[in-house]
Amino acid sequence: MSGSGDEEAPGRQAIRKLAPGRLVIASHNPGKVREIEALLGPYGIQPVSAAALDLPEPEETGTTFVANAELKALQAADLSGLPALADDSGLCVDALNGDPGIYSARWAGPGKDFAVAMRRVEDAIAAKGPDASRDAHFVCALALAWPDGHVEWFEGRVDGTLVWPPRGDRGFGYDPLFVPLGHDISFGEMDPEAKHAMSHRARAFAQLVAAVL
Ligand SMILES: O=c1nc[nH]c2c1ncn2[C@H]1C[C@H](O)[C@@H](COP(=O)(O)OP(=O)(O)OP(=O)(O)O)O1
Ligand SMILES: [Mg+2]
Repeated sequence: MSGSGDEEAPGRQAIRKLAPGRLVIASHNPGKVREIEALLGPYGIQPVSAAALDLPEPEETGTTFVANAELKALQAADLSGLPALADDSGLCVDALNGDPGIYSARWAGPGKDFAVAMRRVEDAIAAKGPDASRDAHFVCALALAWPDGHVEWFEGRVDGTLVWPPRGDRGFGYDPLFVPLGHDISFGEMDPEAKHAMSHRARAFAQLVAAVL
């Protein structure tokens, strides 16, 4: 899925002219920043992170992944005067009617403790009874904002099932719980390259590349 306010993408030419370091990654999550840098690597763009620029972490007041990605990207583009790429993502669990969804980071609490967040997910599924579905998917919305306020967005999704206990310590967030369809190891156990070949983030990124790079 992708969309934009306009038919044309005025950013299309501009991004090709980006000098190294001229794209802000509007995220304060080091796991995400690492993955986005790896995805951008082949395109010769050396991004600068929001943390490196000391940009504030905006309150995520949107009710959709796209809305939150847009507000993060727009704020970073506005404050930095540079194009900015934001990611809003999360884990949607069928048995929990899509929760934690856009609240995935918030379920980890102020300490951003994903051992706690994963336990919350498991407890919530268990509370639905032994026959509760363990199907889940990750969603990633990427928003690319320009200092003039133009925004383009792209979405990707990957389906899978949740395991317990958590498996593996690669990746970040809920990765140790999530086994993608057709595989038997979790994102937490996978090589980063393998995750990039199939993840929600990689799928959204592929659409961004097709539209913009
Ligand atoms: O590939 C992933 N593997 C595991 N967990 C993931 C993934 N992708 C998103 N997630 C979970 C954890 C993350 O904390 C939350 C996103 O919340 P989200 O608000 O988009 O990001 P965030 O607050 O961590 O950083 P920021 O908003 O500064 O980009 O969903
Ligand atoms: Mg966030």
